[in-house]
Amino acid sequence: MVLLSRLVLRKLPKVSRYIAWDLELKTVVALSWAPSSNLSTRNSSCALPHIIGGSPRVRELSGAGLRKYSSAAMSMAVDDREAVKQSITSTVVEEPVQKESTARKLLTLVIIHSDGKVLLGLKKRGFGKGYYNGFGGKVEKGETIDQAAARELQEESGVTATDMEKRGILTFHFDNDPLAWEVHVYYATKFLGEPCETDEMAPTWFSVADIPYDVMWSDDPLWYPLLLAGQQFKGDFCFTNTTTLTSHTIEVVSSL
Ligand SMILES: Nc1[nH]c(=O)nc2c1ncn2[C@H]1C[C@H](O)[C@@H](COP(=O)(O)OP(=O)(O)OP(=O)(O)O)O1
Repeated sequence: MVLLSRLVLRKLPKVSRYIAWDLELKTVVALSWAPSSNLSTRNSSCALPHIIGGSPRVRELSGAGLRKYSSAAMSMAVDDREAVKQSITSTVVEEPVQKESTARKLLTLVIIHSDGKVLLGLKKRGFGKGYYNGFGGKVEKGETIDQAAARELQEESGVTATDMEKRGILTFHFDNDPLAWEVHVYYATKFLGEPCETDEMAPTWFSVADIPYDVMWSDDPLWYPLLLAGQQFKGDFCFTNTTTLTSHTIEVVSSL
């Protein structure tokens, strides 16, 4: 059984059929995927299911509303092979949300916006090499997401933000990684220290009109304008060949 923040999912013995207890909608949902959507393949986290049973509210779901089921099914196919042997008749129990971290990776991203300019770093090595991006990385064991954001910013740029606040949560699905990446996006306007080049990043200031979207992740033009306009947002992005954006959803939210 896989537990995401709002979803408990159990695979039926029959291939490509799942039963979910949706903690958000508080109802049971029965799902199936089209024969071509093989959930054991790398790219399948973006395949949307068909609702084959559930309340009227569930039957109205489409697009982003269905994507959470795809992600959960993909996570289960990889992480919880034993569960697929169990039958639907087992009791589904709500478990603590902390279990979510086993189904996805947690990362941070900090963007500093000061005096009409945005501080971005050219990634010199590792994932996203050659792209300009905010500063961030993986949340380490024993630290909170806020602490990880502050640490990564300091390590990669040499500065400490003093008014950092979370503005977005982005979920990325890469075809070469069975786990979704949950990236917590922070925004700051004040900081201590001077940006300096590190082994990993070369910081540069860009005016908002000159943000170099052509050498950035292709999801960035879709949400940077929301960030810079002071909005909070959630997004979901699917990539193939690591960097080609194939589908996405994004929404402005009132709280994260
Ligand atoms: N599609 C995407 N768009 C974007 O704007 N930022 C992305 C992104 N996919 C990943 N990121 C960010 C999240 C995170 O800040 C960074 C990736 O983190 P890293 O792999 O550099 O992590 P670490 O610094 O922990 O790595 P190591 O130093 O190799 O341990 O790229």
